[in-house]
Amino acid sequence: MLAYVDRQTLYWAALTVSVLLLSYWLRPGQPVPKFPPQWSGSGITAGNDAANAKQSLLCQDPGTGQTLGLVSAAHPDQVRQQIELAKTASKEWRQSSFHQRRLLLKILLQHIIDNQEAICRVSALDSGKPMVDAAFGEVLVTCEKIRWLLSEGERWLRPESRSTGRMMFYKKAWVEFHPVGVVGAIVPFNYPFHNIFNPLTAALFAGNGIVIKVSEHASWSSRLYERIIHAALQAAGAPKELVQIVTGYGDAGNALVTGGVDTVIFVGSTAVGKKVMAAAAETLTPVTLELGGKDAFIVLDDADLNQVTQTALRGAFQGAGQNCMGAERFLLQAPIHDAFVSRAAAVAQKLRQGPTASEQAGRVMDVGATCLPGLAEKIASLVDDAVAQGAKVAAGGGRPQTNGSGQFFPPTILTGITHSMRIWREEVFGPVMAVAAFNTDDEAVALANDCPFGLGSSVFSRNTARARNLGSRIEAGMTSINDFAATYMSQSLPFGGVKESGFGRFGGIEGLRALCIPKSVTEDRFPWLMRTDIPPLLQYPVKAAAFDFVCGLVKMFYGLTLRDQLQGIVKIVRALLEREPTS
Ligand SMILES: NC(=O)c1ccc[n+]([C@@H]2O[C@H](COP(=O)([O-])OP(=O)(O)OC[C@H]3O[C@@H](n4cnc5c(N)ncnc54)[C@H](O)[C@@H]3O)[C@@H](O)[C@H]2O)c1
Repeated sequence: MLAYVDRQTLYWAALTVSVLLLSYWLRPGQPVPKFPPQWSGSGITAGNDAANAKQSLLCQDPGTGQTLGLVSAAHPDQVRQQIELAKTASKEWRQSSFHQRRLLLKILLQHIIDNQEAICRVSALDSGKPMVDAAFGEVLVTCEKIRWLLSEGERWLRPESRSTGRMMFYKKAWVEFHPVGVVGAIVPFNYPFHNIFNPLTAALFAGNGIVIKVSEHASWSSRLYERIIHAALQAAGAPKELVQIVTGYGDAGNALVTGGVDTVIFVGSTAVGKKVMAAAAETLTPVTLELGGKDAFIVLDDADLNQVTQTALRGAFQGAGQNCMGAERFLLQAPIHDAFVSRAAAVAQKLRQGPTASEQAGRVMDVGATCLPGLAEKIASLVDDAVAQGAKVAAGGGRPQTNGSGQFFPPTILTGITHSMRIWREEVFGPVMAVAAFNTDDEAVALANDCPFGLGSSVFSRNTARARNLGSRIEAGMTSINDFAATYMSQSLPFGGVKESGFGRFGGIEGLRALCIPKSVTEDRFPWLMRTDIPPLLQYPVKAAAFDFVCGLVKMFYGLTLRDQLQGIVKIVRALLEREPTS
């Protein structure tokens, strides 16, 4: 009977909680202003604005080689003008309330949700990725970032109370987070939508303006995204000039670094990151560098292979492997190595790869094109080098393939990867799963850390404590236990790397605050009772006993024993009683 009652109680408790949760989720939200889709005609078009430009960029679909349009390539002078426009607008925006900033983000979020398909289609055309990869890597993560900013952003930007020093016990102390002014973001080609909206949403929420230099290899879509942003700014009553998108080459990126922005976020290769840092040194502009990666994906012998295999395949092949946080080194414990490889290879051989330009193909394709010209050949040379040194091809391999004029490298699995191969050290940024075997946990850690990069990492084991212990020894900015890149879906977490993967953090509380000037403030806690006055002994001209008085203060406040502290008090009293020698 008791058991029956308990079950009943549990049932009703669960039902009540479910109804409460459901009503919370379904509560009517405040309607936000909407604006119409920012493209015209039956086909979705994005950029074609180079008619009057001195220099232009030819935009092509990497899956077919088809021309998408021409966009202007900004001259450095133009970039400097754009920075000035953003600067002027940011002076107004820094005064905005959190309410207005939230409204802007809600308008953007609503538009993104309503127009997911168009956003993904344009990204698929510009970067050659399948629609599902765009939905994951472009839209889903952006929505999560906006949701986090809406729910927690204000909390982390409000003044934060801090402890006062021992001697300052009668004071209050806090940190205020003021906008830096204008953020300069330089971003790569791999996720044309998210790479714009990621720095943009945080920068605007922190009260800044932003100038974003997009990649010359994914510029076409930026024109559509720019129209969306400007329409949202207008709908939220914010100045349109607050956000400036720059299309152009490296010289435009350099002009952004040196042109007077207040901080730079650079997302791209390690080689260009070094140039950005050198250029920023000239003007002492702070930089955050989010650079390359070569993440270790460690699978221990007690891991659940049913779970791991599909996760590993997505880690290697999502976005045709063109992910900063891309699993590039798969370390398998010897007893499960062969079973994992045969399962992964069986799936990899069935993957469909091709152009994603047509609506139908975009939805069914598993792996798309490589976006960067020449990237497929570079991947082939890394694979060739590995095979020449003894690696075995378990799936894919072969030559870069062209479909029309598209650029593809087949999803590939290599086993027997060793330290001497180029593929062990160099970032592939392509659809290659490079597998190595290990015996002990210590060996796995040594292999994972034998790498110039340190961005993300994953450890899989049914024994969570074992996985956590191993994960904590990996030299990387992020570790997902029993998952891949899950840290990125928790937007409260900082994003960034160590070693050649860069420094500084973008994203999360740390990244949001990095877009601010943390200003320290103190004031008297009880101004009606106690204010700082310079004691008479220390007033200019100082008295002979001043030094003993300060020594006494040091002993009294910081002495580690009661004896020391009492001695400090005695010293203070003596100093106060000491008579000034008459001259
Ligand atoms: N850590 C991360 O968050 C992250 C995210 C995505 C990609 N990446 C990395 O990006 C790389 C691939 O992207 P890519 O090939 O577009 O990178 P890239 O370094 O070639 O280019 C990135 C951006 O820098 C600009 N640029 C080029 N020369 C410049 C200069 N001298 N001064 C200023 N800007 C300049 C480019 O025009 C582009 O917009 C990979 O290494 C990948 O790991 C890192």
